[in-house]
Amino acid sequence: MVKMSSPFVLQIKNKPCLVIGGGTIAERKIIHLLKEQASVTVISPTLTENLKQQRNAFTYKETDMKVKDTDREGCDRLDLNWRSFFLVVIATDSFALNEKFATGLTQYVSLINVVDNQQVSSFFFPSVIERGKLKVAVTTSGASPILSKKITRHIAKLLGPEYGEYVDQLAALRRDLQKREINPIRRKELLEASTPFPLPDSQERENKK
Ligand SMILES: C[C@@]1(CC(=O)O)c2cc3[nH]c(cc4nc(cc5[nH]c(cc(n2)[C@H]1CCC(=O)O)[C@@](C)(CC(=O)O)[C@@H]5CCC(=O)O)C(CC(=O)O)=C4CCC(=O)O)c(CCC(=O)O)c3CC(=O)O
Ligand SMILES: NC(=O)C1=CN([C@@H]2O[C@H](COP(=O)(O)OP(=O)(O)OC[C@H]3O[C@@H](n4cnc5c(N)ncnc54)[C@H](O)[C@@H]3O)[C@@H](O)[C@H]2O)C=CC1
Repeated sequence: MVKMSSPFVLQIKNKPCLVIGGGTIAERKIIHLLKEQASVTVISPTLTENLKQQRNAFTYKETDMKVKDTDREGCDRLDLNWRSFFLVVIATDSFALNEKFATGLTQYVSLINVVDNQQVSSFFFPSVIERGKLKVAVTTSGASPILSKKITRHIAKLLGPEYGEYVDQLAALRRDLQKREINPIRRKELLEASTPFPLPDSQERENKK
């Protein structure tokens, strides 16, 4: 079955996010969620060294998750309410367990990422580069994460650190024009003219290559 996928930009700041598993792959997803200032809960009997060092940045339930834990809404043993989570990442090293957790939790949470099972996932993590508010995210809809990674690394070379500040300046200009009640067509013209791309700096860097 071919699954369709659509890219969206989620605002997860302060949103409760659950990660099941504390290994290498869970770590990558947890770091991404923490960077976006999500409120992260991790259920896992173990954590990577790196996660142990960041232990204060998330709520940690130091235990293994059981299949029966997903049976009821309020999970007494873990003192968690599945419905309260905005998204869940399932990242243990057992394919069978991951799938069972996903099946159990899907009635409570819509956004579920299962790191080893695209069929039961409702969202994927793209490969991302960031320059302040500017983010470039690449996905191959699950076909080739390595290609996604190579493409973002390539795009990263075209977008220097100056883009972070540039985007902030553009946001300020846009807010200013919106306040001034200029007609929308004129506003668009002004913004087009005030948004050069690529910036001279990055062009110079390209020319030197
Ligand atoms: C579907 C998806 C679901 C999801 O994880 O959200 C998924 C699934 C799987 N990945 C697997 C393997 C690898 N994944 C990576 C790397 C990344 N994987 C990421 C995302 C995604 N991976 C989503 C689709 C993204 C897209 O559409 O392109 C990135 C982009 C983002 C991130 O992880 O944050 C991140 C790069 C981050 C960066 O830019 O640095 C590497 C390479 C490496 O680690 O360097 C390998 C080894 C090579 C290989 O096997 O391809 C396996 C097999 C597991 C096994 O067999 O054991 C599955 C399972 C399956 O395919 O079903
Ligand atoms: N989506 C992706 O980007 C990628 C996914 N994978 C897949 O990710 C999976 C995990 O890989 P790693 O993180 O390297 O494994 P790992 O062995 O480093 O980590 C597994 C973690 O799950 C925890 N765990 C085990 N049973 C648990 C339970 N019942 N409840 C809660 N936590 C439990 C372990 O304590 C450990 O912290 C593998 O199945 C692999 O196929 C691998 C590469 C990339």
